[in-house]
Amino acid sequence: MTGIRVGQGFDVHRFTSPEEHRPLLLMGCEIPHDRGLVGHSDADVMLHALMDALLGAAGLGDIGQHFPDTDPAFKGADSAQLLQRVMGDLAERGWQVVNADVCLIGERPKIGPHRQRMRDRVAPILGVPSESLNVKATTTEKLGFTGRGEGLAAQAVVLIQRG
Ligand SMILES: Nc1ccn([C@@H]2O[C@H](COP(=O)(O)O)[C@@H](O)[C@H]2O)c(=O)n1
Ligand SMILES: C[C@@]1(CO)OP(=O)(O)OP(=O)(O)OC[C@H]1O
Repeated sequence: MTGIRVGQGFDVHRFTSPEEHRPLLLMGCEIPHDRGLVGHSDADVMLHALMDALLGAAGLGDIGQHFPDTDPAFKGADSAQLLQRVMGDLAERGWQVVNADVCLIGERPKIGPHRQRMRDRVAPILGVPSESLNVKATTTEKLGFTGRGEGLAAQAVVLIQRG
């Protein structure tokens, strides 16, 4: 079957306590920050939203189905490697990414200085030029759990095509 499909993803991870010293990974890049994110995997909230968008577009469920957080195999998992596996699943079915748009939701860290590095890291995994992977961020004007700095959220939208 030929065609184009759209998918969306959303994820949330809580910040570690300041004592925990876990690295903060966003879009496969280590981002200097005083806290990391809590997760069974490396807790890369932006890549998790992106994977869910890809799986959703292809009608393949969600990341919890593919990489259960009860499975010790995924403890500390590198989300960039999980993304490679998701891309393999899509490629097997003939899907290619057209473009993707990923939004970080939180007050800090500011992504401005890291935006291009994030695009350059993830675009090759998606098989697109970095211009086809947009990375953006918004605060929630200090409202809610992201506004209080308790964690980060991310949203992603992707378009895929085949045939
Ligand atoms: N974590 C963040 C949040 C925001 N930005 C940049 O700031 C701009 C303004 O954010 P508002 O929530 O006030 O609209 C936003 O468009 C981003 O460019 C950021 O870099 N990192
Ligand atoms: C990728 C996984 C693997 O345990 O990562 P987690 O860090 O548990 O993150 P979450 O977004 O809660 O669920 C997705 C999981 O499948």
